[in-house]
Amino acid sequence: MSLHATIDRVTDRIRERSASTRAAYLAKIARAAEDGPRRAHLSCGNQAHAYAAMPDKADLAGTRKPNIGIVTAYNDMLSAHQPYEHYPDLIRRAAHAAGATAQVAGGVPAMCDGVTQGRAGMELSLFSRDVIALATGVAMSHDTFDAAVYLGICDKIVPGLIIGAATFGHVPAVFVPSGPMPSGLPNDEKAKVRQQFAAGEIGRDKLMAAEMASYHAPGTCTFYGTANTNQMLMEFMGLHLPGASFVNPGTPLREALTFEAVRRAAAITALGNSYLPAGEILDERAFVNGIVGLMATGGSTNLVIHLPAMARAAGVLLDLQDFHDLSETVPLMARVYPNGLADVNHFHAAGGLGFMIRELLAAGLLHEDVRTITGGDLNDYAREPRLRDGRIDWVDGATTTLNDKVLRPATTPFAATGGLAQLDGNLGVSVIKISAVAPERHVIEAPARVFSDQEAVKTAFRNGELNGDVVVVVRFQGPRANGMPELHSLTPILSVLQDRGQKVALVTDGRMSGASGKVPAAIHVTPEAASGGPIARLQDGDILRLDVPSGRLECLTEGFETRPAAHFDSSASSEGMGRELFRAFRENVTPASEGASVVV
Ligand SMILES: O=C(O)[C@H](O)[C@@H](O)[C@H](O)[C@H](O)COP(=O)(O)O
Ligand code: SF4
Repeated sequence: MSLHATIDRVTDRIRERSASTRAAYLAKIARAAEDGPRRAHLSCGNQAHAYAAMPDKADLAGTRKPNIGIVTAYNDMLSAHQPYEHYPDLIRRAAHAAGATAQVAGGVPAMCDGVTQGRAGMELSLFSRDVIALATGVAMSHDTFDAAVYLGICDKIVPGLIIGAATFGHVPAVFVPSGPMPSGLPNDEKAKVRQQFAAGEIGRDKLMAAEMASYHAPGTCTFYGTANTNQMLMEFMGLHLPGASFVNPGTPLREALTFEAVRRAAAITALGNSYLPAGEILDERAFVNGIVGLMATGGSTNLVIHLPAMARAAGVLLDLQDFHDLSETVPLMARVYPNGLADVNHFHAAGGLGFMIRELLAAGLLHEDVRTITGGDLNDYAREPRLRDGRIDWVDGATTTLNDKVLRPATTPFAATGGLAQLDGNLGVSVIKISAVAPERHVIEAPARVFSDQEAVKTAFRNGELNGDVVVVVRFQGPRANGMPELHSLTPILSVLQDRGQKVALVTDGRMSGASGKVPAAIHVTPEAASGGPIARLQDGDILRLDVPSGRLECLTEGFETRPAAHFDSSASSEGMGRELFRAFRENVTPASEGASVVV
């Protein structure tokens, strides 16, 4: 099938916009790529230090076997990353079986946004992505690696690791997932219990029981939030093995996939005949394919911030118009919570990413001729792994959906356009995730209630002040103000108001979680209030109109622009819980629309 005209046009536009930065990037990684093994370029002293603790130092001191660096985001705080605890031993065994060696190059931090949600720690969350990129640089700077395997899944971790892997783009990279936890209490039932608690209808004991039944085992949380959107990206961009993302932890197939990922990493180093540096996979076509997957699955709005930063690390320049144009063209094919009732285990069972990639390739909505870690092109990702006698067989994935309430063909989708829309207007540019919002709520016009922090919203709700139709504005939540936290903990109370029949919307220069859903929210408003954006001039009672079909977010109250901007009291966000360490980040971060970064 020939490539859809819009996919072609957007890709050409990105290629043209990125011509000089991409050329400079490719020249940089070409200079960095020398005949391997990389460790042979180190002095004897450097090498002796690198091998001192290793049992296979003779192999390392040799010059034949590729050495694989492991960059791991293991910790016990993220259920998704806890399974990584023993991966290094498994990877070393797999490397030896593949005629290679492996060393843990370094660890990177990982924040669980579910633990910090609604708390001060969430103000470090977005910045932690760049800390992960920096830590990846520290790990890879040992320069003894002919390939790297990256162990990371959740929200900021894959984006941070990609920025790091792209920066070391001369080194082949394979991303290795750990898989989703088995399904527990359905996500919509969890959300219902939260609303009952917010409305004072049940006690904390019932809430705790529901939460523990929902998040109950090692593995990624099963809603389609940022973590699972990242997993989708890694297949659409060719950095995972096909069909690897949603295989549960602790299963024989999971272990076999990790072994195979290591075998592939050993096979694509500069020591062999199939050298495949990460920087050559991470081109404009891979990023367009990733955005297509984001739209087709109704993925997390956080990737509208992360993908520009990830791409920039590889010399590829994305802008919001690219997301908008692709969203207008790509159909919504999946309904996974918060966009529906199913979770990622149900999605995978219905045909999952292999079915989607097959369908989107057939519709000309994906670049087929891309480079991937399989050594083949994107057609490999319409196949999936089966374990037979301890070996992986790659078989054709589902050619029809096994559950059309969860997954549909590109020709008969849930919606003709993707899950995300861009809004323009006299408050600036913003993003809204429409895949989770009922169509009758795509236009909201109501008086504003203006807040400068999320706790004040919760207090106003508890005091019964949020009556009638209301647009809740929460400003001074942008990256320069307080690190751009997710305001997901407002979801239960805004949902209570909406379920009471009030017209409700949220407008913020902050973010929402990928798990946020049914209340219309115009987020990432840029310019942010702390940079003097118009949102800083809003007052209670101003009439705001959020209008998705027309792509507009407007303040309809005359003359608001001439008011003085509200004062931002930064004291609350400048210290405590480590925030004092991130002042330089707040002072130097780029706008959300450019990736909200201090490193790219
Ligand atoms: O972007 C995301 O997907 C979220 O940050 C997610 O990773 C976060 O952990 C949610 O807060 C979990 O959902 P609950 O907070 O509703 O459990
Ligand atoms: S998906 Fe979110 S809540 Fe679940 S482990 Fe990852 S960061 Fe934590």
